[in-house]
Amino acid sequence: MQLYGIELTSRLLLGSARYPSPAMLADAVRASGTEVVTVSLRRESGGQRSGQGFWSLIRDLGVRVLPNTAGCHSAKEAVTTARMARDIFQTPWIKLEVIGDADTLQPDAFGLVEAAAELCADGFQVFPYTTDDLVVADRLLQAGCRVLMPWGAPIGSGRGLNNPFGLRTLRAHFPDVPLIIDAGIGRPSHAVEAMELGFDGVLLNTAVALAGDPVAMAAAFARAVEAGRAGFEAQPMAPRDLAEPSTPVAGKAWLA
Ligand SMILES: CC(=O)[C@@H](O)[C@H](O)COP(=O)(O)O
Repeated sequence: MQLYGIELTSRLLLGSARYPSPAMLADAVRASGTEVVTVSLRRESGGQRSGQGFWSLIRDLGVRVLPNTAGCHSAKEAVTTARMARDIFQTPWIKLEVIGDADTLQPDAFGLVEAAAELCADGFQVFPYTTDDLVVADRLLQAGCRVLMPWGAPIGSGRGLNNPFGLRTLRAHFPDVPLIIDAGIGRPSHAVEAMELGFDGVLLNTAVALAGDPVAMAAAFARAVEAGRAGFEAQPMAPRDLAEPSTPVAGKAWLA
């Protein structure tokens, strides 16, 4: 898939938070085959020593960094954080999060569109973390976003796809826009479902970081994303309400 002109082989994007150890994070990233890892600026700048060590670890993995504005609750805060991220990580990419509700971490659609418009005008390549709302998606595209990241479910919930109908509708409305499911994925089967719906990729963090065996889970997600995509491309049959025999029933068996 192509994101802002960058060709990626893997359709799995991985978060870098909540792993039991930095070594486990590194092993999970390798096992996932991902080429894009999202990094929170707050974490990176949280403490000089941990920040430096963390940054070298990510750099040594040879992946593309997608800085994010996690923890921002207003457009202003997100824009400021994005500009700091661009200076630190030297990339125009930004995963834009503007949180509107503390319980669900639901994006603030108004603040998101406002921040996206300002950042796109400033030359950023914005990956907005949004809901499955069609109108908000359209506004984000008008603001200059060329990739959308609708949620599957609230961040860290592991619930999977809360609203498959809304996501299917979004996919149908924007067939040519790269759409990445971001957040709420809990199991490999959720990733398969997202990919079978025709989404271009999946971004997840908690499901791998909090798994009993994060490295094995990262590998499982890699296979799930590939299987889901292969299933989508192979054009699944339409479901039916009634049974249809899969073996021919014309004529009767001849019994002596
Ligand atoms: C790391 C990151 O960016 C998360 O905020 C992202 O949205 C993934 O969410 P999950 O942890 O639910 O996979």
